[in-house]
Amino acid sequence: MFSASEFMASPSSLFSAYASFMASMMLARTILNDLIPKPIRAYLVALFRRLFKAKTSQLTLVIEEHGGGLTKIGPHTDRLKIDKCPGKKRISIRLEKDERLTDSYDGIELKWKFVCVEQERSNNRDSSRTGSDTRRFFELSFDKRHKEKILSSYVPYVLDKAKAIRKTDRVLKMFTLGNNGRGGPYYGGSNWESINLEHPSTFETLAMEPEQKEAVKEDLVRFLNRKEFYKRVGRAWKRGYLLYGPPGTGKSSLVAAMANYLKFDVYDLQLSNIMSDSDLRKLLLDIANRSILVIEDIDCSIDLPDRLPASEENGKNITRPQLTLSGLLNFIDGLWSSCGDERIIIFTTNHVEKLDPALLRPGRMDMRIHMSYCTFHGFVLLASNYLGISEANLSHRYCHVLEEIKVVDRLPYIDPPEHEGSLPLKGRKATRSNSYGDSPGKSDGKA
Ligand SMILES: Nc1ncnc2c1ncn2[C@@H]1O[C@H](COP(=O)(O)OP(=O)(O)OP(=O)(O)O)[C@@H](O)[C@H]1O
Repeated sequence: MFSASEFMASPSSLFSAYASFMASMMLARTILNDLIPKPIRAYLVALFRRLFKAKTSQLTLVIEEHGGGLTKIGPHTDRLKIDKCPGKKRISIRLEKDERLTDSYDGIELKWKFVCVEQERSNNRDSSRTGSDTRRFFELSFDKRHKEKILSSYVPYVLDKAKAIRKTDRVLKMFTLGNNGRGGPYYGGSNWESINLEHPSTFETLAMEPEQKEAVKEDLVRFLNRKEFYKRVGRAWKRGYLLYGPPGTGKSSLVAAMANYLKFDVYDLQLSNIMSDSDLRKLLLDIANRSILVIEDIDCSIDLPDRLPASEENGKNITRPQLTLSGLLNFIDGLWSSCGDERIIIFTTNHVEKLDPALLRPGRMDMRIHMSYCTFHGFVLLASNYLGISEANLSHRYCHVLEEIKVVDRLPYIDPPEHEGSLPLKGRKATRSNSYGDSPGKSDGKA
């Protein structure tokens, strides 16, 4: 018979057994790592996991993260991430890594988990970019029995909600041509540069006839809601506006108000910097959907056909490509106009009479908006915005002034001395220019 002490190994023999076991494991691991390529190893690991995973009644959806904040915070959520990007109106609240949240939809319990996984960056084209990327996604788990309902109604509901949040949080951008086009001619390539568009103009602050304002807003909303209509009638989903009127009457302010109203980015294009139709095409193809393209002072840049005359080079008469009116029109309503959706094109001009009739043809400019000098309604709104005077008060205190305004088309330059800031009377620029040429007495203000 063996005694118990014979079975009891000494600590030194236990330690040497452990050391040799670890050494052989490490050797085996090194051999495996050397012999089996990484993708096959990953596949084998995934296969083992799948084989030995406990059968579950839960289904898990993986939803990639594309921004958007939380609309709900569950009672069991312990850690939340809060940040506020510059320019954004609200703070955004997000789940922290591996945090969970429970939601309920029509009596179905849904569990959300926010997962962050470090992934090795594999960029064959740019070997200098090594390191790792973090993949962020949500896992949504629920009972498999409710798969149809969750996929057909809960998920679309959540995605719509996320879209709406992104829309309200969106910081608008204003794009202009980069160095290539700024301060000099633009020679190909696309280099739109953007800055945050923080223009405060809105339809509420804009002095315009109320009916005119409503008509523009309604037109914009109708345009946005008519995707199917445009498709049905075979037209590109775009709309053209022509804003015309004297300088300083609010054309740019209206563009900003439209952008703020629709939450569309603005692309500001100076045609005088574009040298050829093909350059224009490249730039316009690079414009995102749901955006406003503004071509300001179109009357100044519309002498298009002879922009760049034929030139002599090495004794040969070379005709260079040009920016032509027909090229421009082609982008407005020709074949190229169909590249992109939900686009708004706005031309502004101080001299509508100088524009080529081809540009004004019905269908090209869907709506023409005349921005003219201040009317009674405009004045009331500006007085209220700038001076905080209500309409009732205004009528009472400035009755006599309003009487004059009702009948005077152009106003002289007025600066209210006792109030902070100046009151931007429409037509100020125009009347100011009178002081350079015409004498005030000669101003064409008429009763
Ligand atoms: N209708 C208006 N409502 C509110 N503010 C206005 C209006 N018109 C002019 N302003 C004020 O006057 C300033 C000049 O207006 P804006 O630049 O929009 O005019 P514009 O018609 O685009 O001028 P230009 O033709 O010279 O480009 C703006 O800062 C704005 O505050």
